Amino acid sequence: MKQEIQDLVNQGKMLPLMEEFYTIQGEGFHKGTAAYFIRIGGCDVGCHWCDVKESWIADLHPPTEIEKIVANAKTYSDTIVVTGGEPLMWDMTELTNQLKAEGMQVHIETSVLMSCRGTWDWICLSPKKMKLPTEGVYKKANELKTIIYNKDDFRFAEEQAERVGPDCILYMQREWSKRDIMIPQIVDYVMAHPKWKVSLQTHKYLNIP
Ligand SMILES: C[S@@+](CC[C@H](N)C(=O)[O-])C[C@H]1O[C@@H](n2cnc3c(N)ncnc32)[C@H](O)[C@@H]1O
Ligand SMILES: Nc1nc2[nH]cc(C(=O)O)c2c(=O)[nH]1
Ligand code: SF4
Ligand SMILES: [Mg+2]
Repeated sequence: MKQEIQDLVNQGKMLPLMEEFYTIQGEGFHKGTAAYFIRIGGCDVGCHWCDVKESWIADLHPPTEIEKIVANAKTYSDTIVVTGGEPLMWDMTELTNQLKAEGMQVHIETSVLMSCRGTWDWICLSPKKMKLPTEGVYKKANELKTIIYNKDDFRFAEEQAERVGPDCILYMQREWSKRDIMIPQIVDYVMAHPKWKVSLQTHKYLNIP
């Protein structure tokens, strides 16, 4: 990549755009709501069951001007979900400022939350054991979406739930490939611990992106 383009990406004036699509939010609190998804490339967390491994290498996705992303998004929806990859690998200030200036509701799907560069109306935090969010950021999450792949993930979910704020909504989402084994366990767990809710990736059952 040319140095001047790399500089613009580092400043968040361009972002490696993997794909954009208008669909129904399938997960968590806003499931069932039409939203325009902006998927930014690049992730170094390395979940072995990741849905979108094609997103991991940022260089495979074209650096794209923020103005172009925003102009396109606003023709589809006033609810935007920024996802990835791990969107907070990048400075999201410019993207979220421009989306907010257009009056849009801006949501994020993130595993790290980091210093949270950007302005968000809704933050979905999905922490991963391999790369935990830093302690200070948990309180910013509006929802905590834990992924349940095996029994130890119930313990991890409870540990993560102790770090978020009192109003944060708690979800358990079965890892897709383990759905037949883990859904019955999650159902039993949530009935025994009703502070949790179930999240199911409904888009996969609806056969939509
Ligand atoms: C692809 S990730 C992108 C955003 C960010 N990297 C993250 O992990 O939160 C979007 C959401 O999908 C979840 N996810 C990814 N692969 C999954 C799978 N195989 N089964 C269930 N949920 C999955 C993640 O935990 C996250 O909540
Ligand atoms: N419909 C739909 N809902 C989603 N919620 C979170 C997604 C993601 O990949 O971040 C996702 C996705 O890929 N599609
Ligand atoms: S953090 Fe998110 S994008 Fe990165 S590997 Fe894990 S699920 Fe995939
Ligand atoms: Mg997805």
